[in-house]
Amino acid sequence: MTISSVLKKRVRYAPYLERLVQPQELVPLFRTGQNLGWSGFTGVGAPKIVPQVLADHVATNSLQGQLRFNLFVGASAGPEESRWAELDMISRRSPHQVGKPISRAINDGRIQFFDKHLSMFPQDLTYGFYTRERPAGAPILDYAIIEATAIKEDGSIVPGPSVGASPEFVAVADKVILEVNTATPSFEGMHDIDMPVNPPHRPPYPYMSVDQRNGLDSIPIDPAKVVAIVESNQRDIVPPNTEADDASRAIASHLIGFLEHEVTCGRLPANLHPLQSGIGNIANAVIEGLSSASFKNLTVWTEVLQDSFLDLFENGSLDFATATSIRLTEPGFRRFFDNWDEFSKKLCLRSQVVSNNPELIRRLGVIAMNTPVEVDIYAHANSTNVSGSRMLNGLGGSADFLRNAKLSIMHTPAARPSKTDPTGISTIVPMASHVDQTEHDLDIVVTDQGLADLRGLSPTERAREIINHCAHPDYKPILTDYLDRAEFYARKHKCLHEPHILKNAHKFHINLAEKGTMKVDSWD
Ligand SMILES: CC(=O)SCCNC(=O)CCNC(=O)[C@H](O)C(C)(C)COP(=O)(O)OP(=O)(O)OC[C@H]1O[C@@H](n2cnc3c(N)ncnc32)[C@H](O)[C@@H]1OP(=O)(O)O
Repeated sequence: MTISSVLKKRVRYAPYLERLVQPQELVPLFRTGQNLGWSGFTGVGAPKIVPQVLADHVATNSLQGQLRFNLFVGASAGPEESRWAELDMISRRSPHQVGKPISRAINDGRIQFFDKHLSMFPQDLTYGFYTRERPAGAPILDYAIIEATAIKEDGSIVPGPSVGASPEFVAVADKVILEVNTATPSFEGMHDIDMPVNPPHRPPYPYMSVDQRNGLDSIPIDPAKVVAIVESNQRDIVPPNTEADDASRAIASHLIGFLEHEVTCGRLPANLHPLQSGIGNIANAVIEGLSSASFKNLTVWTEVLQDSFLDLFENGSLDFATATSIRLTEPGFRRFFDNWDEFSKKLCLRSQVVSNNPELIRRLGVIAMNTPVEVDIYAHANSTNVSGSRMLNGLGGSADFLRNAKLSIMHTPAARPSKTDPTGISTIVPMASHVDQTEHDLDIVVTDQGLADLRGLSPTERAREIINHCAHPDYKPILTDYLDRAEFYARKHKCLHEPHILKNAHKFHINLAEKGTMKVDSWD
């Protein structure tokens, strides 16, 4: 087989080149029921060629439902996993996914999905927690399919724009298939990778600042595990970000005002603390807002970097950023590669067990900002399940950060658009229909209406603060009415700490399901 000159240059461990195959040759290796680990995190750095060839094989031979895998990815993969979901090729999936076809398959009951903190998922996999039905000594993963952008002289793997759970997958896979991506530049030098060490001998991660490096610049592997390499000529495809709208700009403005106030009061330094920001248009707008605020020498300790961070790099307000994935749109990646020398000095990609590590998040005093589905009046938040049942993407790293950050912030519009109610669906509800972040975790809730500072407040004080500052004006009287009634009831029953009337607590959700609006007109 002819080997392209660029591939020869990228693969510096010659024996792998002898294992170069056409991806179609790999199809017979795959059998239904196998456990697979894919590289990738938030849609970048995932394998593309081998998954596509397998999907084509299933589609061409009408094997839908007959070749199904337990699929593990650090977070979400690219469009290939949606195609696998459409072709009924996934029987079990964890810990985070994005895409309508895959969430539809989960909610139709075709995929058994389990949702786990991203900091914990890779280690629990290595403990054998997810393969308990296998005989002792059997491999945890049958295959890891890992995208690389270069291979070093010792056969170790240089990942691309994400590290995710690849170190753990490589460590516990029986066999590894490498996709060497020659369409994207090599990311060599950008990673700082910690390999898994399980208790009781796990040493502490030593990081005391966002730019500290103590790991490896590639993923070590026993070359004997590598059964094949294929060349990949496909770049990551990240859909364009939604433009910031008035609501997200208002949220950003409330939040920036709050951070400035904290600096004035001496509870934050002038350059804040390392920032974590989730994904989505609100997160993007907040970061965009920061780029026009007066903060300088900012740092970032997060899991995903989006396009908006490039502005912060460019205008000089961001000194250093670390994450496990850099998820850029096509123009974002172009901008990034065009300024490689400048940006790459200010960036480091780590394993997800490190980027999302609770101990480090707490040690560094991270400021965490994520978007929920809904928040209740006592500050329990739902990040995952619409009306308590319909899975969206999964918890991701939201709770890794929100439980451990110095400042735990949830930002959301006060109401989300709905076809059946002109105001939309209230994101502030009496009782969350599913809880991912608890009242013990959140410090700040901010919507386009305003900001609720919950630090040191009792539940009933929190409820007034959230309703008064965050609820949409159309929902404020209804929420206040609920709280007044709950307090009246609780006073009588001597349970005034966190008053609820259980028969009414989910009335917003029930009303939405039955009448298409959360505007409850009667509590009876
Ligand atoms: C990899 C990482 O972990 S990144 C770090 C942070 N990670 C996380 O926070 C993970 C969990 N969070 C998330 O997945 C997102 O932030 C979300 C989905 C909660 C919110 O993101 P947004 O962009 O604001 O979501 P959006 O407004 O598009 O809502 C998503 C869907 O839920 C529906 N929805 C959201 N809230 C509600 C609600 N309260 N009631 C009914 N439907 C709702 C929306 O209508 C939309 O439906 P659709 O899929 O049919 O279009």
